[in-house]
Amino acid sequence: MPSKKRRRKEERPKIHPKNKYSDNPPDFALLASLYPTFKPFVFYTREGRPRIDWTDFNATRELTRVLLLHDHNLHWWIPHGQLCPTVPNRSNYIHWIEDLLSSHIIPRDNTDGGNVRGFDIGTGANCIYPLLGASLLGWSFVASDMTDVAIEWAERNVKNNPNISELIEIRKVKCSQNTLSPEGLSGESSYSEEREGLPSSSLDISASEDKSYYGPAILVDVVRDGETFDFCMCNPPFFESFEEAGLNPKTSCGGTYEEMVCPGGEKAFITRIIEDSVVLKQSFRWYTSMVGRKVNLKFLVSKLREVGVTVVKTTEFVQGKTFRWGLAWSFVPPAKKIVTPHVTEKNILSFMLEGIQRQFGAIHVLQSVESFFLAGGASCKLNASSFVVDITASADHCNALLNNDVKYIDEVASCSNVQEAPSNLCFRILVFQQIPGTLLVKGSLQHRDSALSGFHLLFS
Ligand SMILES: C[S@@+](CC[C@H](N)C(=O)[O-])C[C@H]1O[C@@H](n2cnc3c(N)ncnc32)[C@H](O)[C@@H]1O
Repeated sequence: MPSKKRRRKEERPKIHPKNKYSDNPPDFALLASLYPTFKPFVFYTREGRPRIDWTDFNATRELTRVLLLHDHNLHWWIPHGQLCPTVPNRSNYIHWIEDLLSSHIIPRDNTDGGNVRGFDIGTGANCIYPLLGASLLGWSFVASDMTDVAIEWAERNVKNNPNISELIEIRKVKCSQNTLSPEGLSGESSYSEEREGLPSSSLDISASEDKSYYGPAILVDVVRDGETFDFCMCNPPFFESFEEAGLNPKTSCGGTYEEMVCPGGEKAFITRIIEDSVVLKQSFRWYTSMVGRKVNLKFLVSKLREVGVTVVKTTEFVQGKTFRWGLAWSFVPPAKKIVTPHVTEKNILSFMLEGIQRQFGAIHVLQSVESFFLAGGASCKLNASSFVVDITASADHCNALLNNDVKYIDEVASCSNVQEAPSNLCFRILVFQQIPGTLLVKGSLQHRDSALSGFHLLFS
């Protein structure tokens, strides 16, 4: 029998079900036969399996190029050393956003006829997210970056795909005199080969002492007055130093200093996005970012609670042996909606409540349940320590509640030891807080001879 740990690992979703590669991983042999430029990078194991050398930048870049061409009809290139994206992994993030936008957690905005507009923070030379989002789903994008090389190549990659070029605007983030580039200069720095071999700069040292972000603007001062977006996304510079960035010698996906490193690392970068979101509030329906470390995810989720967002969502992306997390939040008031109701002829029923504002926890819902039933004349016993309320309701009480004909009946409210008539309906409601904003409400009939249909009607 597999161990618990192994089972948990096996259960982890590796790839989003909508991802083009979820059932059909890239076929290197087929691609090599179709694309002569890819062929030299493919070799075969003793068992005859086609492989590429993941430590060879040219091989990974050519794989990305042919996958984008073959599967997405996209023409794409990046100069040597720039961060080379893996297409299946990047597609997962796009599909997660697609899920967020189509979920009912926050109300949909139909003002733009269903057109979806996103903002890609730090699009890189590869411009991968706008290219995928536009070609797969017809989304439009503003894609920002701060380096000249990223802007130049992102623009080229957009221009070389005229069928979607109208959908993507590349926007350069201005670097003021007092925002620091990794060189401590004005931020106009572009990648220099020399820097790659350097030990961490003095800025890295100061960054590890002071974890706050002090780079160029991210959203505030980049988003224009009156602009609105359905979402923003970001694959942030994850690391605080170049050494930290180069920890995985088994792959060569490139990545320049500016792409991989920022003062304070991802924690500081995403904290700034959160701070910007507090200013921009509902200019975005969803704010999202990738997070590279679970410890940072926890910190960022608690930061989000502090600033009073209405919804927080997280997900896990498994990329080979690497784990990344997706973090999403919103300031849009949630649509309170009951999902996954299980209304069957059972004496235990449950449903989930999603999108509850963070200040309302299980106890508040429990108190509302109590008030609701008290108002209908039923008797209630609330146990705050076990998050349970026991309810006894007569047929009249049930009718009053179902017909919305409720009034507060003080004598019943104050009486917790009502003698139960045989026809009374006795049931227990439990409320569990699973993650902030999501509650599981469970109702169970306490006596089998109680009226099952009344219970179903009241509970559902
Ligand atoms: C890890 S790379 C991600 C590139 C691409 N989105 C991807 O997923 O492959 C991070 C990018 O953020 C850019 N960047 C850093 N600070 C930025 C800022 N304040 N505004 C916009 N882009 C920034 C870097 O230049 C770099 O291109």
